[in-house]
Amino acid sequence: MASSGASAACGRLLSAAEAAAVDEELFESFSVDSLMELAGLSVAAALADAFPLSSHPRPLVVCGPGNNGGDGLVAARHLWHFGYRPTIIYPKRSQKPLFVNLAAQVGALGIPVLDAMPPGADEAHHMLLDCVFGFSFKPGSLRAPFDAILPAMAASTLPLVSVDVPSGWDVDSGPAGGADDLRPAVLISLTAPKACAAHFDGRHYLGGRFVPPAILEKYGFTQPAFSGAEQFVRL
Ligand SMILES: NC(=O)C1=CN([C@@H]2O[C@H](COP(=O)(O)OP(=O)(O)OC[C@H]3O[C@@H](n4cnc5c(N)ncnc54)[C@H](O)[C@@H]3O)[C@@H](O)[C@H]2O)[C@H](O)CC1
Ligand SMILES: [K+]
Repeated sequence: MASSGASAACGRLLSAAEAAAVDEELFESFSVDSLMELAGLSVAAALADAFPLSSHPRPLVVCGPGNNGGDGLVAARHLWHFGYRPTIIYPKRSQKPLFVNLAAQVGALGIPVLDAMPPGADEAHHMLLDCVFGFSFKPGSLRAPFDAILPAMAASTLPLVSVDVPSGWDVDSGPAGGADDLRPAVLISLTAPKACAAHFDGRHYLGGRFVPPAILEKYGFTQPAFSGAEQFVRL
């Protein structure tokens, strides 16, 4: 099903404000650590479905300064345990204990953590995992170093997998329409697809299998049935 079907599969798409409200409500009874762990696990599992280990063992995971970046650190750790050999770019490291711990965990696995896109990145890797910005991205001028990193990602020939929101897209209205817009081949929406997913027509997954029915009901969206113990579902 193309992403035009995402709203049908999930009831509707969420605005940036609604996504933040759902998140806030989840955090009343879940810790950010536990939701990020499940979100990151679902990202790793969906990426492994889209790009099998046998053909795509080396992901380049680009992490931003917020929780979308945290999802990337968690996903990279799970991918390593699945057998992938990721490299992480994490230029703006949060000093919050959760993020310091996540960085230590990937470091302990020997996963390289870099500050910038390495030269020859396209030849040395099999796909880009975009965990730069999620639903809290504020459109307008990009602040350094992401003003250089996002155009480099847009120029990359590697297949692009975006987590929750293609970075740099307006969460509500989609891509700006310029040459630097990211054009992901795969989108892994978390909890519910955001409104900008209406502009995406690639391979779409939903992860984030942790939303209590009362929250689905309150915000008027659904999650399609997950199969067995799967952490993601194709939209
Ligand atoms: N509900 C769930 O399923 C879960 C979602 N998770 C992930 O969390 C992100 C949202 O995280 P948040 O920390 O609120 O924000 P972001 O990561 O989107 O980014 C905020 C970060 O970006 C900076 N920023 C904003 N605009 C700009 C700009 N124009 N230029 C430069 N920098 C900018 C801002 O200052 C912040 O530092 C959600 O999408 C999911 O991926 C959680 O993991 C929990 C479960
Ligand atoms: K993203």
